[in-house]
Amino acid sequence: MTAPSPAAPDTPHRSGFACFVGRPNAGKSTLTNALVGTKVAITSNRPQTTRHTVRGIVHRPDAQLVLVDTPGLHKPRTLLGERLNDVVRTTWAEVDVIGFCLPADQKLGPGDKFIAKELASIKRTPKVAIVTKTDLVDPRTLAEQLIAVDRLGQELGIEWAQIVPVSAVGDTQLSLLADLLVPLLPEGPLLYPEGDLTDEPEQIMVAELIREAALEGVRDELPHSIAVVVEEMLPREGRPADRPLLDIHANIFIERSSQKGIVIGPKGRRLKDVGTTSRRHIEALLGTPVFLDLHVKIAKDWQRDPKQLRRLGF
Ligand SMILES: Nc1nc2c(ncn2[C@@H]2O[C@H](COP(=O)(O)OP(=O)(O)OP(=O)(O)O)[C@@H](O)[C@H]2O)c(=O)[nH]1
Repeated sequence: MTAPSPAAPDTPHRSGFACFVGRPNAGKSTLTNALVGTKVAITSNRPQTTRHTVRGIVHRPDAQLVLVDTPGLHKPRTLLGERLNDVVRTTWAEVDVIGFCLPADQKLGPGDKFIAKELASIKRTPKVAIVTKTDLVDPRTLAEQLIAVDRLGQELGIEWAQIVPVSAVGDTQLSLLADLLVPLLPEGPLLYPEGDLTDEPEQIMVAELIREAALEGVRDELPHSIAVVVEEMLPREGRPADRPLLDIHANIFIERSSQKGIVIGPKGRRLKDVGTTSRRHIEALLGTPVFLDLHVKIAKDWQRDPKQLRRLGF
């Protein structure tokens, strides 16, 4: 967690945007959450779960750092894949600093190089190489990884503003990372009111929590075929002020009728579990009791259909 250090009186206030990039599972969402100190982005051990640009805001006396969490850049196979890559590139060109996340426990591979090459073409934005998950390796492996990252930069002509090892899970070097990112931001006033953690619309965050729960346990059966849309979020009428209830109606979209059974499970048990799990997370996020009404619907081949994609919020 970022320990707020008192700002020296003559230090100018800085504010700006940073985004973490890296291949799927590199630890971008977890790092965002750890820096901000609350669960704003969606983590899971499945790759490519972060579809929306989720911002977390680090408030410090000397700076405001707005973290933009992008989807992973990958070789596009569908229209959705192309759109996701466009989102990533647009974000890179707009932010003040890019944090390139490389997990310490995996040798640099083609996935990292693919992204690094793209990064090299964005000249203007400063880039910090962040070696993540350092709790998973011994010091020697970590040292080798830091050297490999340095070399990768030299090979591709990327000048790292910094190379910094961190562990989001172990809370190691997180405040140092913030200390290194802040000087790369322009001088400027607060961009968001103090106390704001994210400007992601609540409905999208709720939809992501449901999607995360719906993906859990269906490991290989439904990799990227689930989308969730929150149709309605309304306080239940006639409730006493001290016992509010929020009604949430959401649809889980799948691509084929054969996937319905997987999501719903025998006698509806799986869907019920998905409801219970996501309701708990939503209640924690919004701080209010929730009644969650979930339906499973088929939106045929939604990943390939521009009209469906728009309807599903892409
Ligand atoms: N041990 C350890 N595990 C971590 C750390 N950071 C992330 N992880 C784990 O790595 C996995 C992927 O982390 P995410 O934060 O979801 O990765 P991501 O880069 O956002 O992934 P996408 O959304 O797929 O792009 C999760 O299972 C995390 O719990 C860390 O510092 N230490």
